[in-house]
Amino acid sequence: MHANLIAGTWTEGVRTYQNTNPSDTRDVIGDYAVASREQALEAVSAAHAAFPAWSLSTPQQRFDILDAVGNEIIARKAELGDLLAREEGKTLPEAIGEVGRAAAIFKFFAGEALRPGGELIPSVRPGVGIEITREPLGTIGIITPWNFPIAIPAWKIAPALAYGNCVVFKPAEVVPGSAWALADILHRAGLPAGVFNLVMGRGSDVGQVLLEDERIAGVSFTGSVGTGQRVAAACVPRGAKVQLEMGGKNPFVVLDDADLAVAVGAAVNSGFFSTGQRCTASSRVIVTEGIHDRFVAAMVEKMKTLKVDDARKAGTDIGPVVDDRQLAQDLEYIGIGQQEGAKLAYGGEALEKNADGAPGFYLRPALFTETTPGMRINREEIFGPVVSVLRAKNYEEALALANDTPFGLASGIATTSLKHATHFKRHAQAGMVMVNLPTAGVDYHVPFGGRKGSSYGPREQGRYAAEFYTTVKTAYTQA
Ligand SMILES: NC(=O)C1=CN([C@@H]2O[C@H](COP(=O)(O)OP(=O)(O)OC[C@H]3O[C@@H](n4cnc5c(N)ncnc54)[C@H](O)[C@@H]3O)[C@@H](O)[C@H]2O)C=CC1
Ligand SMILES: O=Cc1ccc(S(=O)(=O)O)cc1
Repeated sequence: MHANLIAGTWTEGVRTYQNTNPSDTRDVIGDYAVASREQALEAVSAAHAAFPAWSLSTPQQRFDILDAVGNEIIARKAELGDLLAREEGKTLPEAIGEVGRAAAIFKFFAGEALRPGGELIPSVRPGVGIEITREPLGTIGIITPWNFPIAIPAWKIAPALAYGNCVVFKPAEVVPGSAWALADILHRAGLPAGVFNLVMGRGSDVGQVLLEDERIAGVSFTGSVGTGQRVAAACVPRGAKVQLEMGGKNPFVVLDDADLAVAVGAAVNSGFFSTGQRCTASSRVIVTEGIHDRFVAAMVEKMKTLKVDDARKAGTDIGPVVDDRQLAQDLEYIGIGQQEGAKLAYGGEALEKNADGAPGFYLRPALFTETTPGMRINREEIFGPVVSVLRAKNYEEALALANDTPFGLASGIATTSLKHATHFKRHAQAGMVMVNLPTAGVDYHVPFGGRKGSSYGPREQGRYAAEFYTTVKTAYTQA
C-alpha cells in the first residue's frame, strides 16, 4: 500500500484506490491511500506549523534539497518513465521525456533558490532608503491533473519550495503512482517534517479542503475549466492567491506557402501525440484554400502509419486514452461532430484490444474535415486525439478563425512568409505562439500560460514563477 505523507509520516488513508494500466486493464499497478477531509486538514496544519522555520531556511538548504531531488529523478528516469507510461498511457519515450523535464525543473528551481531577487531604490525623500524584497506566501495548495503526472507537480512544487513556501499536494485520482514516487523522493531528500505533504484523494473532499481552509495562502491548479472556476470562486473571496491553468482549443494555421512536410509533422504531433491529451494540443487546424486538399491528403496518409498500441511497447506512436470516462467523452464528441455535419476523414473508432489482445482504452486518432467555426467540436475542449480542419480563404480569415475561441493558451502557424509569421506572433490572442513548430512542446525555463478562458493569475515556469509564489515587500528606512 502507498500511503499519504502527512507531517513527515507515511499515513494510511480511509480506503484505497486501485491504480490500473489503461494499456491493459487487467494490470494492477498498486493500491494507493485515499485521504479523508480530516487527514487533509491535518496536512494543512502540518504545513502551517512548518512554515515559519522553512521560510527562514537558507538558500543553500533549499538548493541542496531541490538539486538532490532533480538528481534522483534523473538517475531513475527509465524506471519512473515506465511507471508513468503504465499508469497514464503516454508512450514510453514521451513518459521518459516527461520525467527528464521534471528533473530539469527541480534543478532549475534549485538554482533559483540561490538567486533571490531584490532592489534598493532611493526614496524621493532625503535620507530614506527603500528595499524591495520578495517573501514566501505561506502554505500553498497544489492541485494537479492526470495528463502530466510528474511534470505538472514538479513545475508547481519546485518553485513553491524554492521560494520558501510549504506545500499540500493533491494529485489527480487516476495517476497516484508518479505523485507518490515524487513525494517519496522529496521526503528522502531531507525536507523538514510538514514542509511537503501528499494527500491523495477525491477533488470534492480533499481538494475542497485546500480551497476553503483559511491557512492556505494560495492555490495553484491545472485541470478543467469547471473545476478552475470553482477554485477561483472559493479562493478569491477569502483573499487567497490563485493560479489557474485550464483548457485550450488551440489553433494551428497552415498557409498556402507552408512547407507541407513541416505543416503535417507539426499538426500530427500537436494533435495526436500524448493521445491528444495535452492542454497545448492543437485541435483546430485552419488551412488556406491553395494547400487545403494536399494538406488533408497528407495528414490522412500520415495518420494511417500511426501505430496505436500498448504505451510501453517499442514502436507505439499513440498510447491509450487515460481511462474509460475520457474515452467516453472523446467518443461522444466524435458522434457530435458527425451529427453536426463534419466529415470524418479518418479514424475515430474505439479499439477494445491492442495488437496483443490486451483490453485497453484505445482510440484511433480522428480527423474531421469540412467543419465550420460554430460546431461544438471547434468550440469545446475534447482532450483526446480528435482534430478538425477548417478552411480559410486567406491569411486574414485564418487569423480571425484562430482567435475565434473562448480559449487562448497556444497558437501556431506554418508559413515560409516572414511577414505573416511576424504579424501572427503579434496578433495571435494566445499566451504562447509557435511558428513552424507544434503548439505542444514547450521549454521548462520560460513562462507558460495563456489568455482568455485558458489561464488566470500569474504565469508558471521560469523566473516568472516568483510572481505567484512570493509576495512583494517594500521597506523604508530613515538613515
Ligand atoms: N487543460 C488541462 O491541462 C487539462 C484539462 N482537463 C480537462 O478536464 C476534463 C476532466 O478531467 P479531470 O481530471 O476530471 O479534471 P478536473 O478539473 O476535474 O481535475 C483536475 C484536478 O482537480 C481536482 N478537483 C476536482 N474537483 C475539485 C474540487 N471541487 N476542489 C478541488 N479540487 C478538485 C481533481 O481531483 C484533480 O486533481 C478533461 O476531460 C479535460 O477536458 C483535464 C486535465 C488537464
Ligand atoms: O507539465 C506540463 C506540460 C508539459 C509539457 C507540455 S508540452 O507538451 O511541451 O506542450 C505542456 C504542459
